[in-house]
Amino acid sequence: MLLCIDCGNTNTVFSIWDGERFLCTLRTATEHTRTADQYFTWFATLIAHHRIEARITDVIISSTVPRVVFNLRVFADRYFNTRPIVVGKPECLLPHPARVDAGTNVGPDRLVNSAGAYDRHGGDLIVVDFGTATTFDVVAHDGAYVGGVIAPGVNLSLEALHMAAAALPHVDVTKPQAVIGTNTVACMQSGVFWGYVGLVREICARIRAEYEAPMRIIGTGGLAPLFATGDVLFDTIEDDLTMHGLTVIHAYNKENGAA
Ligand SMILES: Nc1ncnc2c1ncn2[C@@H]1O[C@H](COP(=O)(O)OP(=O)(O)OP(=O)(O)O)[C@@H](O)[C@H]1O
Ligand SMILES: CC(C)(CO)[C@@H](O)C(=O)NCCC(=O)O
Ligand SMILES: [K+]
Repeated sequence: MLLCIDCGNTNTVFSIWDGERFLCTLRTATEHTRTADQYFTWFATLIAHHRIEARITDVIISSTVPRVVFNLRVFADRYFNTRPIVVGKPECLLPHPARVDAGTNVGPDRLVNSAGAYDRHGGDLIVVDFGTATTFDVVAHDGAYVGGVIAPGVNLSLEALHMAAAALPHVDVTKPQAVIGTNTVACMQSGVFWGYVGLVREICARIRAEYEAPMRIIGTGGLAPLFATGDVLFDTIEDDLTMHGLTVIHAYNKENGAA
């Protein structure tokens, strides 16, 4: 079984792939001080709770936070006796290498999303991922990541308002009843929700205008379904796109002898 680890700036997600389906998905806050032993204690407890018989033979990691990779490597080695594949490292092959400016280190999550989306949908795609940042990944006809857009994340924007303005509370994102807010929280929710609807529409429209072929838009990340209700037009929403991309990259490395 393959353990897929997607480490973002806010959350780290573990998912077990048995070759046909994901047996479970576990989420924890990203914390670079967490040790291999701490990961295992947490992992083993939840696996037992869900009554899953996990026989992990392989591990693949995508991490947007370089500092956590060391302890995750130790975790894979110590508890599963395996050397993990780490996306973005030279020894990890990509089915379709990125075409970007020399010296650019594309976020591994974006490479993984691109691989996962291409595997399911073919090329000419925009992948919109609502994580810590809201990212737009352009996947070319041949499956290569060829660029995109990075915007501040939804929760980050709300947090920034709260941090910078003494009278603004911490609020969670939700779809407001109306555009005109009649209290502080409603005003903030409206600004962020409709602001993001506009941001996503505008950026996708401009990418489409700049690109040479018709494109489909795939939404992913925890907040994609919420924005789909604000008439942002995704062709599809897939909450497991990053995890799927990890299985695709793992299989490619196995087939090509790199793992
Ligand atoms: N099913 C859900 N419904 C509503 N909100 C959700 C759901 N799943 C996740 N979220 C919230 O959506 C936000 C985005 O989640 P997501 O996992 O896509 O990114 P993240 O973990 O915040 O960012 P990163 O991957 O960069 O660490 C998070 O704040 C999370 O709490
Ligand atoms: C943009 C984030 C933070 C989104 O998770 C991540 O993909 C990242 O750190 N990227 C590095 C820069 C880039 O992708 O061009
Ligand atoms: K993510």
